[in-house]
Amino acid sequence: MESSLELTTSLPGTYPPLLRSRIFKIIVIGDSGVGKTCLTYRFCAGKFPDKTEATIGVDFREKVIEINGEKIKVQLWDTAGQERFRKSMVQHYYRNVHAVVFVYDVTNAASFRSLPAWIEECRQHSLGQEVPRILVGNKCDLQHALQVGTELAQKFADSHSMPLFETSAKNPDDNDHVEAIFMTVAHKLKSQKPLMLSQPPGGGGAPPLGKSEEEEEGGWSCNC
Ligand SMILES: Nc1nc2c(ncn2[C@@H]2O[C@H](COP(=O)(O)OP(=O)(O)OP(=O)(O)O)[C@@H](O)[C@H]2O)c(=O)[nH]1
Repeated sequence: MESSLELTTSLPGTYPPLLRSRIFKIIVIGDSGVGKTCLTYRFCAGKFPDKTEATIGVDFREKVIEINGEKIKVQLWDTAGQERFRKSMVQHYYRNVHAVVFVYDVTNAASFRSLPAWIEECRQHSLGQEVPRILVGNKCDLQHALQVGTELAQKFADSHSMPLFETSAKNPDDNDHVEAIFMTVAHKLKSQKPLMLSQPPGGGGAPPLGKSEEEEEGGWSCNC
Protein backbone atom coordinates (compact mmCIF):
# COMPACT_ATOMS: atom_id res chain seq x y z
CA MET A 1 0.00 0.00 0.00
CA GLU A 2 1.43 3.29 -1.00
CA SER A 3 0.79 4.78 2.43
CA SER A 4 3.78 2.87 3.79
CA LEU A 5 5.89 5.31 1.76
CA GLU A 6 4.44 8.11 3.82
CA LEU A 7 5.71 6.74 7.08
CA THR A 8 8.63 8.51 8.64
CA THR A 9 10.36 7.74 11.89
CA SER A 10 11.20 10.38 14.44
CA LEU A 11 14.92 10.55 15.04
CA PRO A 12 16.02 10.79 18.67
CA GLY A 13 16.41 14.43 19.64
CA THR A 14 14.57 15.75 16.58
CA TYR A 15 11.03 15.80 17.88
CA PRO A 16 8.94 18.29 15.96
CA PRO A 17 7.00 20.70 18.19
CA LEU A 18 3.66 18.96 17.61
CA LEU A 19 4.93 15.78 19.22
CA ARG A 20 4.11 17.44 22.51
CA SER A 21 0.46 17.79 21.60
CA ARG A 22 -2.02 15.29 22.91
CA ILE A 23 -2.60 12.21 20.83
CA PHE A 24 -5.83 10.32 20.42
CA LYS A 25 -5.17 6.75 19.33
CA ILE A 26 -8.13 5.38 17.43
CA ILE A 27 -8.09 1.86 16.03
CA VAL A 28 -10.09 0.99 12.95
CA ILE A 29 -11.27 -2.60 12.82
CA GLY A 30 -13.31 -4.83 10.53
CA ASP A 31 -13.15 -7.52 7.85
CA SER A 32 -10.69 -7.36 5.01
CA GLY A 33 -11.90 -5.21 2.12
CA VAL A 34 -14.50 -3.15 4.00
CA GLY A 35 -12.49 0.01 3.32
CA LYS A 36 -10.53 0.71 6.50
CA THR A 37 -7.49 1.90 4.57
CA CYS A 38 -9.61 4.10 2.31
CA LEU A 39 -11.49 5.64 5.24
CA THR A 40 -8.34 6.46 7.22
CA TYR A 41 -6.61 7.77 4.11
CA ARG A 42 -9.63 9.87 3.24
CA PHE A 43 -9.59 11.49 6.66
CA CYS A 44 -5.84 12.06 6.85
CA ALA A 45 -5.05 12.88 3.23
CA GLY A 46 -8.46 14.30 2.27
CA LYS A 47 -8.97 12.07 -0.76
CA PHE A 48 -9.72 8.52 -1.86
CA PRO A 49 -6.49 6.58 -2.50
CA ASP A 50 -5.67 5.70 -6.10
CA LYS A 51 -5.13 2.10 -5.19
CA THR A 52 -4.87 -0.02 -2.08
CA GLU A 53 -3.52 -3.41 -1.16
CA ALA A 54 -4.40 -5.58 1.79
CA THR A 55 -2.93 -4.08 4.94
CA ILE A 56 -0.18 -6.18 6.50
CA GLY A 57 -0.06 -5.82 10.25
CA VAL A 58 -0.98 -2.18 10.70
CA ASP A 59 -0.61 1.20 9.01
CA PHE A 60 -0.56 4.45 10.93
CA ARG A 61 -1.98 7.69 9.69
CA GLU A 62 -2.08 10.94 11.61
CA LYS A 63 -3.80 14.24 11.25
CA VAL A 64 -3.50 17.29 13.43
CA ILE A 65 -6.83 18.88 14.16
CA GLU A 66 -7.85 21.83 16.25
CA ILE A 67 -10.63 21.61 18.79
CA ASN A 68 -11.51 24.70 20.82
CA GLY A 69 -8.10 26.18 20.18
CA GLU A 70 -6.13 23.06 21.13
CA LYS A 71 -4.13 21.22 18.50
CA ILE A 72 -4.58 17.48 18.81
CA LYS A 73 -3.08 14.62 16.88
CA VAL A 74 -5.57 12.04 15.76
CA GLN A 75 -3.63 8.84 15.18
CA LEU A 76 -5.55 6.27 13.20
CA TRP A 77 -4.38 2.68 13.36
CA ASP A 78 -5.54 0.98 10.18
CA THR A 79 -5.47 -2.69 11.14
CA ALA A 80 -5.28 -5.67 8.81
CA GLY A 81 -8.59 -7.44 8.27
CA GLN A 82 -7.00 -10.67 7.13
CA GLU A 83 -6.22 -13.03 9.96
CA ARG A 84 -2.87 -14.10 8.49
CA PHE A 85 -1.71 -10.46 8.46
CA ARG A 86 -2.91 -9.75 12.00
CA LYS A 87 -1.49 -12.46 14.19
CA SER A 88 1.84 -10.97 15.18
CA MET A 89 0.45 -7.45 15.67
CA VAL A 90 -2.75 -7.92 17.62
CA GLN A 91 -1.24 -7.24 21.04
CA HIS A 92 0.19 -3.94 19.77
CA TYR A 93 -3.05 -2.62 18.30
CA TYR A 94 -4.92 -2.89 21.52
CA ARG A 95 -2.52 -1.11 23.83
CA ASN A 96 -3.39 2.40 24.96
CA VAL A 97 -6.43 2.80 22.71
CA HIS A 98 -8.71 5.79 23.20
CA ALA A 99 -11.49 4.87 20.78
CA VAL A 100 -12.53 2.10 18.41
CA VAL A 101 -14.11 2.41 14.98
CA PHE A 102 -15.80 -0.78 13.74
CA VAL A 103 -16.28 -0.86 9.98
CA TYR A 104 -18.48 -3.06 7.80
CA ASP A 105 -19.25 -2.87 4.10
CA VAL A 106 -22.93 -2.13 3.35
CA THR A 107 -22.64 -4.27 0.20
CA ASN A 108 -21.25 -7.28 2.08
CA ALA A 109 -23.55 -8.92 4.63
CA ALA A 110 -20.76 -11.22 5.82
CA SER A 111 -18.73 -8.22 6.94
CA PHE A 112 -21.73 -7.12 9.03
CA ARG A 113 -22.15 -10.60 10.52
CA SER A 114 -18.49 -10.51 11.57
CA LEU A 115 -19.01 -7.50 13.82
CA PRO A 116 -19.82 -9.47 17.01
CA ALA A 117 -16.50 -11.29 16.65
CA TRP A 118 -14.61 -7.99 16.29
CA ILE A 119 -16.43 -6.57 19.29
CA GLU A 120 -15.58 -9.67 21.28
CA GLU A 121 -11.90 -9.45 20.30
CA CYS A 122 -11.88 -5.86 21.58
CA ARG A 123 -13.60 -6.89 24.78
CA GLN A 124 -10.97 -9.57 25.34
CA HIS A 125 -8.39 -6.81 25.15
CA SER A 126 -10.18 -4.69 27.76
CA LEU A 127 -11.91 -2.44 25.23
CA GLY A 128 -15.53 -2.61 26.26
CA GLN A 129 -18.29 -0.05 26.48
CA GLU A 130 -16.24 2.30 28.65
CA VAL A 131 -14.15 3.18 25.58
CA PRO A 132 -15.87 5.33 22.94
CA ARG A 133 -16.84 3.09 20.01
CA ILE A 134 -18.61 3.87 16.78
CA LEU A 135 -19.97 1.78 13.94
CA VAL A 136 -19.35 2.76 10.33
CA GLY A 137 -21.12 1.27 7.32
CA ASN A 138 -18.89 2.03 4.33
CA LYS A 139 -19.38 1.97 0.52
CA CYS A 140 -22.78 3.69 0.57
CA ASP A 141 -22.06 4.94 -2.94
CA LEU A 142 -22.85 1.40 -4.14
CA GLN A 143 -26.59 1.60 -3.36
CA HIS A 144 -27.49 -0.84 -6.14
CA ALA A 145 -25.49 -3.54 -4.32
CA LEU A 146 -26.81 -2.81 -0.83
CA GLN A 147 -26.99 -5.86 1.45
CA VAL A 148 -27.15 -4.24 4.88
CA GLY A 149 -29.97 -1.75 5.36
CA THR A 150 -29.93 1.17 7.76
CA GLU A 151 -32.66 -0.26 9.99
CA LEU A 152 -30.79 -3.50 10.66
CA ALA A 153 -27.52 -1.68 11.24
CA GLN A 154 -29.16 0.85 13.55
CA LYS A 155 -30.67 -1.95 15.67
CA PHE A 156 -27.26 -3.55 15.99
CA ALA A 157 -25.63 -0.24 16.86
CA ASP A 158 -28.29 0.50 19.48
CA SER A 159 -27.90 -2.92 21.05
CA HIS A 160 -24.19 -2.23 21.49
CA SER A 161 -24.62 1.40 22.54
CA MET A 162 -22.72 2.74 19.54
CA PRO A 163 -23.61 5.56 17.19
CA LEU A 164 -23.99 4.45 13.57
CA PHE A 165 -22.59 6.37 10.61
CA GLU A 166 -23.17 5.37 7.01
CA THR A 167 -20.68 6.77 4.57
CA SER A 168 -18.56 6.24 1.51
CA ALA A 169 -14.83 6.73 1.56
CA LYS A 170 -15.10 7.17 -2.18
CA ASN A 171 -18.03 9.54 -2.50
CA PRO A 172 -19.43 10.73 0.82
CA ASP A 173 -21.53 13.52 -0.73
CA ASP A 174 -24.91 12.09 0.14
CA ASN A 175 -23.86 10.41 3.35
CA ASP A 176 -22.12 11.09 6.61
CA HIS A 177 -18.80 12.69 5.77
CA VAL A 178 -15.71 10.74 6.69
CA GLU A 179 -14.13 13.88 8.13
CA ALA A 180 -17.19 14.57 10.27
CA ILE A 181 -17.21 11.01 11.60
CA PHE A 182 -13.65 11.12 12.89
CA MET A 183 -14.09 14.67 14.15
CA THR A 184 -17.09 13.48 16.16
CA VAL A 185 -14.93 10.86 17.82
CA ALA A 186 -12.19 13.40 18.54
CA HIS A 187 -14.69 15.84 20.08
CA LYS A 188 -16.06 13.06 22.24
CA LEU A 189 -12.58 12.14 23.44
CA LYS A 190 -11.71 15.72 24.20
CA SER A 191 -14.89 16.25 26.17
CA GLN A 192 -14.23 13.07 28.16
CA LYS A 193 -10.76 14.19 29.22
CA PRO A 194 -11.41 14.14 32.98
CA LEU A 195 -12.74 10.61 32.75
CA MET A 196 -9.68 9.38 30.90
CA LEU A 197 -7.02 10.79 33.15
CA SER A 198 -6.90 7.77 35.41
CA GLN A 199 -6.28 4.18 34.44
CA PRO A 200 -8.99 1.66 35.29
CA PRO A 201 -8.01 -1.00 37.83
CA GLY A 202 -5.56 -3.38 36.19
CA GLY A 203 -4.42 -0.72 33.74
CA GLY A 204 -5.98 -2.47 30.76
CA GLY A 205 -7.72 0.54 29.26
CA ALA A 206 -6.70 3.79 27.70
CA PRO A 207 -3.93 5.85 29.26
CA PRO A 208 -4.15 9.56 29.94
CA LEU A 209 -4.63 11.47 26.74
CA GLY A 210 -1.10 12.72 26.68
CA LYS A 211 1.99 11.20 25.18
CA SER A 212 1.29 7.93 23.45
CA GLU A 213 3.26 4.79 23.99
CA GLU A 214 4.66 5.11 20.47
CA GLU A 215 5.75 8.63 21.24
CA GLU A 216 7.45 7.53 24.43
CA GLU A 217 9.31 4.94 22.42
CA GLY A 218 10.16 7.42 19.64
CA GLY A 219 8.02 5.37 17.26
CA TRP A 220 6.31 5.98 13.95
CA SER A 221 4.83 9.17 12.72
CA CYS A 222 3.02 9.64 9.45
CA ASN A 223 2.40 13.07 8.02
CA CYS A 224 -0.14 12.40 5.34
N1 LIG B 1 -17.11 1.89 -4.16
C1 LIG B 1 -16.36 1.98 -3.05
N2 LIG B 1 -15.25 1.24 -2.94
C2 LIG B 1 -14.52 1.35 -1.79
C3 LIG B 1 -14.87 2.24 -0.74
N3 LIG B 1 -13.97 2.13 0.24
C4 LIG B 1 -13.07 1.21 -0.17
N4 LIG B 1 -13.40 0.74 -1.40
C5 LIG B 1 -12.69 -0.27 -2.18
O1 LIG B 1 -12.71 -1.48 -1.42
C6 LIG B 1 -11.48 -2.18 -1.59
C7 LIG B 1 -10.86 -2.48 -0.24
O2 LIG B 1 -10.53 -1.25 0.40
P1 LIG B 1 -9.44 -1.18 1.57
O3 LIG B 1 -9.51 0.20 2.12
O4 LIG B 1 -8.12 -1.64 1.09
O5 LIG B 1 -10.02 -2.26 2.59
P2 LIG B 1 -9.44 -2.68 4.03
O6 LIG B 1 -10.60 -2.82 4.93
O7 LIG B 1 -8.37 -1.74 4.45
O8 LIG B 1 -8.82 -4.13 3.74
P3 LIG B 1 -7.62 -4.93 4.55
O9 LIG B 1 -6.41 -4.05 4.50
O10 LIG B 1 -7.43 -6.21 3.78
O11 LIG B 1 -8.12 -5.16 5.94
C8 LIG B 1 -10.59 -1.33 -2.49
O12 LIG B 1 -10.72 -1.80 -3.82
C9 LIG B 1 -11.22 0.07 -2.38
O13 LIG B 1 -11.03 0.85 -3.55
C10 LIG B 1 -16.07 3.02 -0.90
O14 LIG B 1 -16.49 3.82 -0.07
N5 LIG B 1 -16.76 2.85 -2.08
